[in-house]
Amino acid sequence: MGSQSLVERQPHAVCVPYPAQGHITPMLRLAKILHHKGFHITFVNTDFNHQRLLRSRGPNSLDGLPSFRFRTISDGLPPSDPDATQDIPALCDSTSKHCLAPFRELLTKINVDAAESGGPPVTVIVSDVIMSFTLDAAEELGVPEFLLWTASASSFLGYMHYRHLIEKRLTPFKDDSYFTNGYLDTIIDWIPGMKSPRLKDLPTFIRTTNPDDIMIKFVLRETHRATRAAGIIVNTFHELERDSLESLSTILPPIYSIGPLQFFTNQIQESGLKNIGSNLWREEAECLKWLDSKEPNSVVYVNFGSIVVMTPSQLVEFAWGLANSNREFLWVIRPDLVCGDTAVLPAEFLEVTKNRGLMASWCPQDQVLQHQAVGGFLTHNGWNSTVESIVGGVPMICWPFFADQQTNCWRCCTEWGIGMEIDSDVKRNEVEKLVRELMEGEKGKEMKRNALMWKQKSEDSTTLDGSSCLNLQKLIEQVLLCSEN
Ligand SMILES: O=c1ccn([C@@H]2O[C@H](COP(=O)(O)OP(=O)(O)O[C@H]3O[C@H](CO)[C@@H](O)[C@H](O)[C@H]3O)[C@@H](O)[C@H]2O)c(=O)[nH]1
Repeated sequence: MGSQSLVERQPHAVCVPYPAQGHITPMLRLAKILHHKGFHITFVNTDFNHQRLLRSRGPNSLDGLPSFRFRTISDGLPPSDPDATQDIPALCDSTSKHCLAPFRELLTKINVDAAESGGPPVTVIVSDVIMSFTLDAAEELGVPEFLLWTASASSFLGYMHYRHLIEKRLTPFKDDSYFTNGYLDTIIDWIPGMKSPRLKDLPTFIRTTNPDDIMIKFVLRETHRATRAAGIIVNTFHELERDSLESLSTILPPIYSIGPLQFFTNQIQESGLKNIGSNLWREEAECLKWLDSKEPNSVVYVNFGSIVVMTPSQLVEFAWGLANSNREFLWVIRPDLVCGDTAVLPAEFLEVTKNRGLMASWCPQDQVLQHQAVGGFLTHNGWNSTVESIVGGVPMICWPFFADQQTNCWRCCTEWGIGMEIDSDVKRNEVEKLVRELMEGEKGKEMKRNALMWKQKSEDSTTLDGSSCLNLQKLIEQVLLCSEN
């Protein structure tokens, strides 16, 4: 990927991620790619996350480069635990109600500063799909807006059909019995681009009895507004989600599948850019050294991303399942992973596993999943984790928690052949059985072969004539074309 200035007047992209880890990371990757292609970048975090990034990465870590700057806006929420994930429904509600005004002010300030200093004014906004208030500001300013969808194309399709699920009275549920009476097994065979998922395989916010549910309303609003964008960028690749992407392209503005984004970002060698990171917790790089001492494909890696919370008893079931599997494991336990308490693991578990288990609170996951010692991944199927696992060629045990994770799990298990689902009511015997199957069983071997096949396809998509590389080229041309009008 050659760095070059593409137009005489430098294009200036203002990038606005949704303020959660799984959204900031892919937006930062996209921003780096755009910068490498010649764009001036302003990256907009919330004040809350800006402070967290400074704490986890050091006080100078967000100084950026002259042409890659960080700015902040308020998320509109009252103060909360400065080191824990914010409440997602509250954040969705607040960003959609309170972020437009400060964002407008910020854009004005950026353009005034640019006029005074001779820098480039804003030419395009690149925002998360679920920060759709930015569309109003882009339209007022007269610049195009592109939206980044950070989850799978399949889950986007599921969300786009919430409207039809409501019209068909499949949601909201009539009463609480619908959560357990088999209703969630209802087959949905009318969504083009999805091979007959069950209701339980669709993004989970439909699981409510409340017709005024914040998340349902939020999804309806954001998916409807997405149709106003100049284009939609998705962190997936055509070969992986062809059917869903084709279906989405009939109901949305032009779609650009340019994933896995990290392939492009990893090729960028400029040290100034490489040093800009997005982790909200401090990475424990020692994990990689520990993995260096292990045999290829010998370690089970366990990580549930940045939002999942579990009960103390679920934590204990996972712990004993891992211990009883007799396998070596790297287990990342976020400080806020266990609800209502700090994680307490039984002393006996720690004793039994002290020579074969490493625990950390956050790790450089992208690198962990590419490490040859990692043979399997116990995951919640957040989309970044799923894609990073595909890029690493690592098969998965899937414990989806909420949102799009159930849809990603369904695809991993039923279509791509790289996952086995574990019951949400997790029990130690099942963890043990599935870990053994993953690491030494016939099914595990077949999944590993499939994972390597998808790894290869993901790499192919980013080579010069690969689908994602071509789409990226098209996107850059279209962004620049729009920006010049
Ligand atoms: O110890 C860790 C744990 C995580 N990560 C990174 O953090 C990101 C986590 O993202 P993801 O796997 O997608 O999980 P969540 O944080 O749960 O992401 C949210 O955002 C995703 C993208 O929209 C959705 O798919 C998820 O359902 C939603 O929960 C990934 O890039 C990981 O590499 C680390 O670097 N180190």
